[in-house]
Amino acid sequence: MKRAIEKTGIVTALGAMSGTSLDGVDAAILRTDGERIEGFGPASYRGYSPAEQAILRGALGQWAGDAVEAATDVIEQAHLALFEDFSGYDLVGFHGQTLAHAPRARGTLQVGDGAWLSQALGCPVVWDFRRTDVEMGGEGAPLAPFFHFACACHIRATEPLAFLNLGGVGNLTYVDPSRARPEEAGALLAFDTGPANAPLNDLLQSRLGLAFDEGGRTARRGTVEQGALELFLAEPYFARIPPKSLDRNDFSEMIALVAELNDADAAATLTAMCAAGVAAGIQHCPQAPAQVLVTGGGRHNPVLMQMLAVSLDCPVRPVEAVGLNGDMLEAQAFAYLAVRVARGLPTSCPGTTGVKAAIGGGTLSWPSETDVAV
Ligand SMILES: Nc1ncnc2c1ncn2[C@@H]1O[C@H](COP(=O)(O)OP(=O)(O)OP(=O)(O)O)[C@@H](O)[C@H]1O
Ligand SMILES: CC(=O)N[C@H]1[C@@H]2OC[C@@H](O2)[C@@H](O)[C@@H]1O[C@H](C)C(=O)O
Repeated sequence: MKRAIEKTGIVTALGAMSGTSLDGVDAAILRTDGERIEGFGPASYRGYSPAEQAILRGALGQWAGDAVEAATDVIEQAHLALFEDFSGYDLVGFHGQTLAHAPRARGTLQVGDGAWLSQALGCPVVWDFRRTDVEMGGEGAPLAPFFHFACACHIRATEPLAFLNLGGVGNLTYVDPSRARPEEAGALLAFDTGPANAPLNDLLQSRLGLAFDEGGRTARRGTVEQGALELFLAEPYFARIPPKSLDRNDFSEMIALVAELNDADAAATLTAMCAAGVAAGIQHCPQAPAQVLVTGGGRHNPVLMQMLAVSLDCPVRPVEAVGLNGDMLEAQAFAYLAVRVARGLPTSCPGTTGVKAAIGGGTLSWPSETDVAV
């Protein structure tokens, strides 16, 4: 088994991601040699119970201590339970849960012990994907861009395009598919665009007891408060040259900008902030993308999609338009990255995280053996 994973040929990898929305864990099978996508396999999701979610929320922004330990336990058990839905995989890519992310100061923390998971599953696990990149001077995020490059090749894209992920935080990858490899200069430019659903979710939760603005129903009834939007766009983050990344709560004070507004206007304004962050970010791309392919939960929000369509100068479509699965792209990305780590291929480069040179980050843990830091 070890030989097959570390050498050549196709690996059946199971990837899992617990994102900044804190709604649950996605897991998906991908068959790949770490470069080409050979095929997609089954996928599954396990939502967090309100009690689990409260534990995760309680640990956000913390680096150590009881709250972090409790969150770690929730993450490990949730993944183990979800992985019971799968069989026949050779390798696991385990992102875990980001609790804190401050790449220029204290580092980045994804909880969930991959060495423990490897023992529990009896299968090799790649985990702790972001730490080395941060240690080498990178942002440690976003990491999906190398997979986005493979997706662009898979769909036979010929012109530069962008993948836009709208989870709790938004992130965008500009891909030039004419380049031979993702780490080649000019192949990728990636960055977090700004807050996406996280502030909207937090607002709806605190005011209406709703987990999110389903179908954009609340925002649809509201009017965007232009003054608040302008204050938001005046944040220095938007002018900063990418690569750049955010912690989930970096823009949490934005909620204060809509505090005086009624529910519908506040929701409309937070939705518009997400779209405006993307429009500001896309100006940093080396050339205008021919299309923006949207992945993540935000693509289910028609109000947000309409705002994006109005503010961007190219077609904006969910990734399903090109045959990809927008609910599982991140899980598939960590399956893909796991195979790259096992094979010694890079997972980030100057264009994606700002790291000085292309590197592979992650730890490969084998059951009953010593960990191998890669
Ligand atoms: N039908 C819907 N209508 C409106 N919004 C939706 C809908 N479905 C999902 N969302 C939004 O998408 C969010 C989930 O997105 P996703 O699963 O991509 O997040 P994530 O993986 O946790 O985040 P990240 O990419 O930041 O790690 C929900 O919390 C909600 O805000
Ligand atoms: C530090 C961290 O976990 N960042 C996440 C978060 O969620 C979206 C955005 O912020 C992105 O930078 C990243 O996740 C995706 C999967 C990535 O690394 O590509």
